[in-house]
Amino acid sequence: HENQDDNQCEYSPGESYEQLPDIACLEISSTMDCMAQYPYEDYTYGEFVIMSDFVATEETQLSLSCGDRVVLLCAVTSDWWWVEHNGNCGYVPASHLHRVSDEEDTEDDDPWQDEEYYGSYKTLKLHLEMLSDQPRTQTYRNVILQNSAALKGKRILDLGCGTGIISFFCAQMAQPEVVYAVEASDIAEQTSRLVKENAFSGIIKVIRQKAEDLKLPSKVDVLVSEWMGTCLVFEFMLESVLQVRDLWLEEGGIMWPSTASIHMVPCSAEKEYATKVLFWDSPYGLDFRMLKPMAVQEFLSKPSPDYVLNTDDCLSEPCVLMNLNMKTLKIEELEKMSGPFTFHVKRDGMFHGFTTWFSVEFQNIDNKEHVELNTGPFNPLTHWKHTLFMLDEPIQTHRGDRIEGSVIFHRNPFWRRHLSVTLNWSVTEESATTAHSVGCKVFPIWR
Ligand SMILES: N=C(N)NC/C=C/[C@H]1O[C@@H](n2cnc3c(N)ncnc32)[C@H](O)[C@@H]1O
Repeated sequence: HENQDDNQCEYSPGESYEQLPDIACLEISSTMDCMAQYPYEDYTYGEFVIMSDFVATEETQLSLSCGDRVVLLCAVTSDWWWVEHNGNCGYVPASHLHRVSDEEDTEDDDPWQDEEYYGSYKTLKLHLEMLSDQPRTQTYRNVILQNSAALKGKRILDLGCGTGIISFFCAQMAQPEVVYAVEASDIAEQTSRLVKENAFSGIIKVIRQKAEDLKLPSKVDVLVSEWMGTCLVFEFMLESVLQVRDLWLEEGGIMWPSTASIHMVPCSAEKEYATKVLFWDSPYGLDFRMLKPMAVQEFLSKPSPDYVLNTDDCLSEPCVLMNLNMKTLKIEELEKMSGPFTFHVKRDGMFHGFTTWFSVEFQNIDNKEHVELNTGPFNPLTHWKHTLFMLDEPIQTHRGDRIEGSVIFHRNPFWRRHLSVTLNWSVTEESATTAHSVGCKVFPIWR
């Protein structure tokens, strides 16, 4: 959806709307001849759910809200489908529709994908990755250590405790009154055994439950959690943390992390672009250039979440796109978050894209020095690595150029753990007044 001439992205379906037949006269009962007339090859007709609001612009279209369920009557074209909702029929964009599978309540129409999500945390794989991440785990350990005196007699809630490592740090290095170790996945069974094995049953209470459904005997003084994902917010476990904050954290209670920031820098990514796109120029001396647009579509439409940015590839100093305060942030603010940026290119180089990472800070209870975990390229590498957003076409930039624009995080209105990242950018030479290249690209993470 990259438009060189302006920096607005617009979606234009393949077939234009005016070619569509007006089948409003069609009674629902005579759908059969519709299917005969417009047999859409591989779609069995059935119930669909709307994944994002659609506002009709023609009288034969149907305005629908996210979450509405409709019956597909006729897949007239691959872009526009004729559906029925509460007795009304009309066209909606096929891209807004998601099939509801036959057996009720399977995970593929659960917006939170809980079955798949909590299923991924019941084995040790992800817990091993997180525990093996020294910078991550050591930071939480240092926070507990540096605040151990202030934690004496406190009530602590460890949200999404996994194997319980943070709860163990609290019980081992401080004397809290109680630590509630909340974990919804099956790993909680092992966590309970670990607590007994390490003789902390008097302090750590493992609660196998989704934090949203938590019932505690009282509010807590400290809410600690390790909830950060790709681009900080992916998985949106943060929503659970904020819900529990609003329900169970004392006024004046401590949030760890206390603040979170998203950072970004424009960068070169020669090797990445060469191996995925330029490769098709002449593999084994053959001309495969016609495949390059497919390669761009297949390899560059989504960001690379496991990229390791070399600081030499930074084209400018990084910037902070967004700062989130965990005490004041509201859940509804997660729907759309944006940040402007202006980068001053410090050396000639190819501008292939942007790399992002996050940092979190942990306030000191006695207002001494806070502790920071920064997952960026100037700090020790963590399991989150960095996230690379590649432009379809790299841009030659020179020292003194300005790269300006904005990043917008749109939370997916249907798949609640997912988001899309819209990048708008322009490149202006030092002496020029108008930009010599302007672009816009939308990246799904991951749906
Ligand atoms: N992505 C990073 N960094 N950490 C993910 C960490 C996720 C861990 O927290 C648990 N978890 C996530 N959300 C909840 C919740 N609402 N209630 C209870 N447990 C939860 C998961 O089952 C994993 O064990």
